[in-house]
Amino acid sequence: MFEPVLLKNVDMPDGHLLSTYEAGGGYQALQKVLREYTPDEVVDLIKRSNLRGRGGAGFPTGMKWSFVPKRADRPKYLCCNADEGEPGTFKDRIIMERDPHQLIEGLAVSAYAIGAETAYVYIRGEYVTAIRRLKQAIAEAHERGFLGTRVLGSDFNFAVHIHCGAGAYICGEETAMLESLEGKRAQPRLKPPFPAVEGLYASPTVINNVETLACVPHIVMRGADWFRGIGPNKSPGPKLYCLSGQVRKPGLYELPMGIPLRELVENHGGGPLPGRKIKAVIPGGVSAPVIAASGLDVGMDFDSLAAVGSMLGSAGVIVIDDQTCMVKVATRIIEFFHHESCGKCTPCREGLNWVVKVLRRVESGQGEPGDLEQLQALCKGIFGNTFCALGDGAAMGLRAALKHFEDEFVAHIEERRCPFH
Ligand SMILES: NC(=O)c1ccc[n+]([C@@H]2O[C@H](COP(=O)([O-])OP(=O)(O)OC[C@H]3O[C@@H](n4cnc5c(N)ncnc54)[C@H](O)[C@@H]3O)[C@@H](O)[C@H]2O)c1
Ligand SMILES: Cc1cc2nc3c(=O)[nH]c(=O)nc-3n(C[C@H](O)[C@H](O)[C@H](O)COP(=O)(O)O)c2cc1C
Ligand code: SF4
Repeated sequence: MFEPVLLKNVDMPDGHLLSTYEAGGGYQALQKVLREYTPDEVVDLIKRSNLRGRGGAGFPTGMKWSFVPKRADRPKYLCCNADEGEPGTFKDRIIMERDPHQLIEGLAVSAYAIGAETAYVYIRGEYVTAIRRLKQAIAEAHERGFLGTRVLGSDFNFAVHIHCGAGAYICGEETAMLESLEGKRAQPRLKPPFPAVEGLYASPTVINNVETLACVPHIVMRGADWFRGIGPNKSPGPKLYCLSGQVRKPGLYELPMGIPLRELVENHGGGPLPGRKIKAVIPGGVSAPVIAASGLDVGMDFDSLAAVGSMLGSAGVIVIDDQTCMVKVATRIIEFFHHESCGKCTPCREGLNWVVKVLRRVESGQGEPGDLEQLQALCKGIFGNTFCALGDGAAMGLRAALKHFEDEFVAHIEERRCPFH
């Protein structure tokens, strides 16, 4: 039986209070690093743990931190990506609502490691309860000396500011987020330079996801070997999986990284609804290519999912059953990306506009011979040609739907109607 670490406090009625967090050993990691570790030693510890970013791309966290220049001529910043815009994803919200001090301690330890005195939490505006609880937790932590000048009597000064987003998916893309924090329209910046070298106000800035930062205090307290020992060595640790869709027990599950997708959906999630069969699963939020039911014996980690042409992404696991039309699913997803496209680059802005038109035609039974070839050609024009990963995610997802469920697209065109109606 796997013992939850990240979710250990979330079912407690007062899990969000400092008293609960401290009673469970909270803020000991911060005390430990301030007492026993140099900043470089914390970076080294995180490197040795093989922690990889939980925002979706799985970039090694310790390596990202080590790219922050040592020069002292500019301030360094830490940004927490709490935008959580990916449909099917709700893990960061639960941490912030139910155990906000876990994130604040993660922020403090991470800021100490990279030499930052200021952190911004960029949180989506719809997360009203999470925003309220985080603000309350910051005030409590300040009062107890975990935040502020000379944290716990050390030379480390640290402040956390909350910045609420206004509902645009692109604000979760890290460089668009920096633009938004600077008060500009959120459109992605060219990378490189990566934010770790040149980020907020052109200063070195580490951007990490909420869950990534929440892992940090546990690694400090339990060690890099403990973390590396959970799941695959190259992609280890406890992992939050957001299970939704047509499954008996949807919810947030903390399990080892690398758990087979079938075990997650059938054992933990209770399998399909009565009388139904699972047809497909999207394993990592709608940016991740869909997997057909025959492919469920894959490990839920960055490398295993990449090897089968999908991705772990935000670990938003969406279950789709045999009564659902895949053309409808693909159309709704592409409509979302089209709506959220920031418009900066032509292949995404114009390409997705055309894809939506063709998909809506096919879905409504007005499709024409040649439409599937046109969709493939549009995906080719988008994939690899866009400024940020939004366009790639849309094209990859549609390609996977066309590959695994071509028969459903063909049936819509040939029968001139949706066979599911
Ligand atoms: N969690 C959500 O709600 C959500 C929403 C949409 C998309 N996503 C995920 O976002 C992912 C794509 O994110 P991305 O475009 O930021 O990916 P990316 O690969 O460009 O970057 C990932 C991280 O690694 C850093 N990085 C990469 N190479 C680096 C280098 N050479 N030096 C320094 N830092 C480096 C980046 O700065 C970034 O912080 C997708 O996989 C998708 O799953 C998540
Ligand atoms: C369109 C788009 C939206 C994104 N939205 C989020 C988001 O809401 N939350 C998040 O953590 N990462 C999001 N990302 C990924 C971030 O750009 C970045 O990789 C991440 O915050 C880095 O943190 P990590 O290394 O801890 O994963 C998004 C990426 C893209 C391309
Ligand atoms: S790919 Fe889309 S969202 Fe990303 S920069 Fe281009 S237009 Fe904007």
